[in-house]
Amino acid sequence: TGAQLARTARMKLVNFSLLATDGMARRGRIDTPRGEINTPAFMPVGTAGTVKAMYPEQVRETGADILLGNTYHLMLRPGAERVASLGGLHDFMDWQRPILTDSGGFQVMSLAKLRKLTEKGVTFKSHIDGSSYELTPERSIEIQTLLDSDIIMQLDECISLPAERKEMERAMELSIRWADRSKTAFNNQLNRALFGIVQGGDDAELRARSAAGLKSIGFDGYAVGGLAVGEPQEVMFRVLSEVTPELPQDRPRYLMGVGKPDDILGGIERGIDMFDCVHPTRAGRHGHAYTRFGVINLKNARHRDDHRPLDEASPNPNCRRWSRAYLHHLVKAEEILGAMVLSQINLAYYQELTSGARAAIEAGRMTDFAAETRAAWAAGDI
Ligand SMILES: CNc1nc2cc3nc[nH]c(=O)c3cc2[nH]1
Repeated sequence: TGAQLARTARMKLVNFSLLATDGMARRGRIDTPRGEINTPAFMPVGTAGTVKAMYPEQVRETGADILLGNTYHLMLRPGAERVASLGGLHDFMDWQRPILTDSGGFQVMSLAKLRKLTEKGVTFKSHIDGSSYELTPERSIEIQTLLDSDIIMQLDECISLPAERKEMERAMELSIRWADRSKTAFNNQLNRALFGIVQGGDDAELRARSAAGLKSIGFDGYAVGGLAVGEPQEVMFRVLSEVTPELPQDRPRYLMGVGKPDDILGGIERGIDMFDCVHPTRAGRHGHAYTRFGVINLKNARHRDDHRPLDEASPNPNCRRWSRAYLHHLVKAEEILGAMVLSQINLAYYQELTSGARAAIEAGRMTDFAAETRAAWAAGDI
């Protein structure tokens, strides 16, 4: 089997191939034991072992190669050991393609109660039932391995922006020490990948030190963390332009928590390969539909008598099947079907955007693709 071959040949079963570039934009592919991931890739978020309001096969039908699971939520409920005893996260939720799990640190800082961060790790109380937990680099690697995740993340400390330079430096240096402990705990597993996470706030020198520190430890991929934490888009783009050139060309780059369609297009133009964000599914549950022409707020009464479909030229049948009036009705009535349909429509649009970018990079026409995409968003008429 592949695993036997890997053991004898000590061959890593997760590999990134850079297939084409166009400026800083990259078209690649990550091969994993559970299938390939075409990049640039958007990863739907399946926080607690489900992409909300979607069957797993529907998520696949939107074009997703990989989805994201949250360690924080799954360790609290149902518990990592319980998921492992039930065969791992893929069998638990019946998604047999790649899964990336985050390390839990970001959610601890944003969701948990009574958090205490030390050199060792972070202790906290569950936001669900108040029970106590400790998350260390070692325990996070153990949890993500118990979940049988295909791509796992180091434990890091992400601070929000703006921040004092001293604070950005402290968190960045702690994250490098935790990166080293994560790598040791990972113990060179061949059947999954371990990504490091670059920190350093909006300071170019700190970002460069973080990238250099992670490169010297050596990872299967490099995430850019510490962004999409309240900074303006131009700050995020400046940091990306400064830090992606510092990262290895032959490894995937993953921008965590990003974003809206224009954030993703700008991230691809600045050398990012992977994205994840709750936005398309969360916005769908709140009545916002993403289309080629931008976002439509279907709560708005102006749609009440509009018999037009959302987008009659869309490749997605759900954009052609119902009137805007009907979608408006579902949203106003808070019908479950509204959340289902808009989640599917938004995820499908995010996949149209990333698959369009992949084709454009292959054809050397990324500049045109970006211009055409932005022009359609600006044209508006929605
Ligand atoms: C929604 N924005 C956002 N989600 C994030 C998740 C993260 N996880 C680990 N480390 C991060 O720096 C990090 C940053 C993030 N920004």
